[in-house]
Amino acid sequence: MPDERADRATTLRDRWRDWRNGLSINPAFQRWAARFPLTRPVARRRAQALFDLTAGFVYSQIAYACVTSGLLDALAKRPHSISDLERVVDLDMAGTERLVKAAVALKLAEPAGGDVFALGVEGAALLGAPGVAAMIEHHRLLYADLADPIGLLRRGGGGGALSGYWPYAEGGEGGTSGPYSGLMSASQAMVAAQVLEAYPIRRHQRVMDVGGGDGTFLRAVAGHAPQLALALFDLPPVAERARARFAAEGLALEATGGSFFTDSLPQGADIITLVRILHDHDDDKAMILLRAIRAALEPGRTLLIAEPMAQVSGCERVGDAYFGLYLLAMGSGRPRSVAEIRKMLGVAGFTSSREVRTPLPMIASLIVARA
Ligand SMILES: CC(C)=CCC/C(C)=C/CC/C(C)=C/C=C/C(C)=C/C=C/C=C(C)/C=C/C=C(C)/C=C/C=C(C)/C=C/CC(C)(C)O
Ligand SMILES: C[S@@+](CC[C@H](N)C(=O)[O-])C[C@H]1O[C@@H](n2cnc3c(N)ncnc32)[C@H](O)[C@@H]1O
Repeated sequence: MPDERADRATTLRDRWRDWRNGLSINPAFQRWAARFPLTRPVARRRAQALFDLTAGFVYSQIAYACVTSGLLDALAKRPHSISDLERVVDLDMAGTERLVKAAVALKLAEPAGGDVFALGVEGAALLGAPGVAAMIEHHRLLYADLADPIGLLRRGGGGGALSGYWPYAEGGEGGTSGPYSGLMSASQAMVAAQVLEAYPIRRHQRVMDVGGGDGTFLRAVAGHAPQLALALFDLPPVAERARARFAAEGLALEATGGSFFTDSLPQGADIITLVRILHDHDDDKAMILLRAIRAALEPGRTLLIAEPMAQVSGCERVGDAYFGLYLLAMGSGRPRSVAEIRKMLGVAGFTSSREVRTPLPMIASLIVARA
């Protein structure tokens, strides 16, 4: 009986999709819907959405130009005239005007009377969201790799500019960790805010952040729950950077250098955090990592996974579109759904797991598991 109902639902869904697509693909219907008053708003919305999909790269490059030329930083200080802005962005008047008009169209800037321009609402949000400007800057590597998306998909990813930026992604543990650690640190505040608002980390005694980078997440934890003992595990040069940074600031940190694929993780934490780590790795390696964490936790202790996940309602583009292609270009990993990660946790020996809702799942979703 349930099978029959499922079949009927599938048939109805198929018929609805065929009908909807049959209309959408028909130029005569498109023209009619744009004229007819009741369908006009839908037609305009759909046309604009499709235009944005078509033009997304252009918008991103305008944002890139606004960030890297210093335009947004200058407007954040005060409104400027075009002739002031020529000096800031180092372009002639025609180039400056064209850039400023594009920025206005995207609400990164806005007119403030005469030839004076101020920061726009999107420009303010961009500057207020930590690390977004740095993300925009490093996208030049991603876009270089995505110049031939089919070629990238065909060769299985990696081997380009982005994989050089993330040397661990293709098996290397050498390479330069400074630039990626800086980017991760710059964008960490948004992620830490999701974790600390959603999960009461105060109830723990000792937290170990695995793949903790230069310790920016742990500094946020320390600000939120100063009584917690802090430990960090990362590749040796990265762990060393965290150790030096905490020592310089007089903060206590037990930093261990090693690889979570080949070394066992230090014991003793009652919560291990894995922030923007699991999605970096292909399934076989992700399972090795989860098993290593399970081995480092006593029964009943906690693992907290925080990263942008796939198939999150309202954020589907962030998961399978953005991070799907980003991680392909990087050369390893994939975004996973909550259900997929929970299944992997069960296989790795965790006794239970649950999703914890965060304020902005496009930045990070959260899964809490018990060893
Ligand atoms: C009264 C009136 C009229 C107005 C009042 C004003 C008002 C209410 C304004 C609203 C202001 C507001 C609350 C704005 C909020 C804006 C926010 C929260 C914006 C957040 C934006 C976040 C963005 C764009 C995040 C982008 C993140 C990216 C691109 C992350 C990339 C991450 C990567 C590449 C990670 C790599 C790590 C790896 C390798 C995958 O492990
Ligand atoms: C995407 S970054 C995330 C850093 C930090 N958790 C954050 O959210 O800002 C991934 C981190 O994993 C570390 N990592 C990569 N491979 C590793 C390995 N085999 N063993 C230990 N750490 C590793 C990197 O050095 C880097 O700090």
